[in-house]
Amino acid sequence: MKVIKFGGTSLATGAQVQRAIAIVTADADRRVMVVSAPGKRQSDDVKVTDLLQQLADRVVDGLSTQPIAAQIIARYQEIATYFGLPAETVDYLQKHLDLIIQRVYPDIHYLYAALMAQGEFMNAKLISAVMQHLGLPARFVSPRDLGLIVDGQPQAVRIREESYAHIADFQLTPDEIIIVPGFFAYDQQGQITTFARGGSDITGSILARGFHADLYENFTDVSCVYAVDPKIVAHPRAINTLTYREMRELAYSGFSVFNHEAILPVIDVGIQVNIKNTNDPTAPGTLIVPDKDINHHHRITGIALNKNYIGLYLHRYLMNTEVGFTFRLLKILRKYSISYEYLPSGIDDLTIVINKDQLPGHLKERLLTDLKAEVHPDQLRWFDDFAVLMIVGEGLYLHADLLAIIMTKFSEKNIIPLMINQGASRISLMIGVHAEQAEEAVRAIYTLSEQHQDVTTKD
Ligand SMILES: Nc1ncnc2c1ncn2[C@@H]1O[C@H](COP(=O)(O)OP(=O)(O)O)[C@@H](O)[C@H]1O
Ligand SMILES: N[C@@H](CC(=O)OP(=O)(O)O)C(=O)O
Repeated sequence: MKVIKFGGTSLATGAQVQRAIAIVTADADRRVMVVSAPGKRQSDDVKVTDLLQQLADRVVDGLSTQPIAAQIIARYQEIATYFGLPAETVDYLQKHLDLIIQRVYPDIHYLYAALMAQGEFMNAKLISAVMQHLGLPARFVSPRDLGLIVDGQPQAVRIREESYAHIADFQLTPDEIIIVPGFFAYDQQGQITTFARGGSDITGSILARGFHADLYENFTDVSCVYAVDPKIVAHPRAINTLTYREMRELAYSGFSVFNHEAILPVIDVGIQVNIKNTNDPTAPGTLIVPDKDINHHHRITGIALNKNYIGLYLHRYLMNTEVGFTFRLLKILRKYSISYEYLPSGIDDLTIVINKDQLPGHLKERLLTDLKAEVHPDQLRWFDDFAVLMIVGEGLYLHADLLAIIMTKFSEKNIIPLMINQGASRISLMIGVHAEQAEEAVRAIYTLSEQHQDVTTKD
């Protein structure tokens, strides 16, 4: 059997939902359908999950929730109308959302999680109703019914190992298709909580493992994973085969097409993931696999870019000789629950690279004050325009000339490397650059990667 997940863009309108249903029913092995909340219908549209976040803001601020709640329900009504569903389906969703808004939560994080989860909950309810209306053997199944239990803070939860056995015990009746909302689960106290944004990919992966699926199909709005983000390079090379490790590095560093945490459940059991396009379902897509023969693929598999970083540069003479210096510094980050991404250091200098999502504005000043008091730096400065390029390929470590070729190109284009890290991972090379030069840098490396393919057959 196959687990099949549809992303928000694939379920944004009635016509898209119809395509998704046609894909599911075209293959009898597609028995578990994981759905996201309706996504953007066009580029300036707002995803339902983002509307729900705005709704939660209003609940927290004690403001009227009616206008945004109506906007959210209208998204479901549009799909229901497309299929000519009776009014009670959307009436039920409306009442359900009102109840969720009025409920009391243990804290603000759970409130946000419970509200943001409703995009998926209501879509799974609606799509099950649509499929039943079309005479298909579909059943809504909640993560609770499957025994999917998680630990940790909302937006950063981790699956509990016993969940896989619970899912395996779930009885799928012959021929039925179950519709499962992605993105949320329940913790041990029974509270609704969510994975990180883009987390429906994670639900799909967990279910693929729990159900011992032969394949996890992930349907989105592009026909494959490309060697670079198609917003940076028009019509880039398609990647036919990626390893788990390559996908994880690329997804973490900017390939938003698949959530980087979604690889983890399938790694241990070796289930392959097929990224495919809802609008072009016969295209083979990209296959994510445990391993590949590096002699038959491009030297550089992909180049990811993340511009969402900030660097904190710290200078102090004799820093390297002082035992426990970095420890004291990291203790301050821990105090504010900030995790850092990279920590390049020299004898008297060090830069802490932090994802901006980790650093709300009000913490910046407090961090500086604490650092000055604790480690007495000679200089302390923020770099607000820090971008990181991640160049990934299974065989990268075999090439002695890679860095030289890239740096020659950078010098021709006057692109200044701010940080280089090679060797920490055998399959990636990381280069920090100024944010305003980042896209030019990606294009330069992509052009090089196409010139220096080193392949016997293309991937
Ligand atoms: N290297 C890449 N290859 C393909 N798509 C990419 C890549 N990097 C970023 N993307 C973006 O990922 C998008 C698909 O992910 P997402 O919007 O989360 O889809 P979904 O709604 O299906 O979950 C694509 O439309 C594309 O803009
Ligand atoms: N709807 C959630 C979860 C998700 O996975 O969505 P999408 O499949 O549209 O990326 C979010 O926006 O984060």
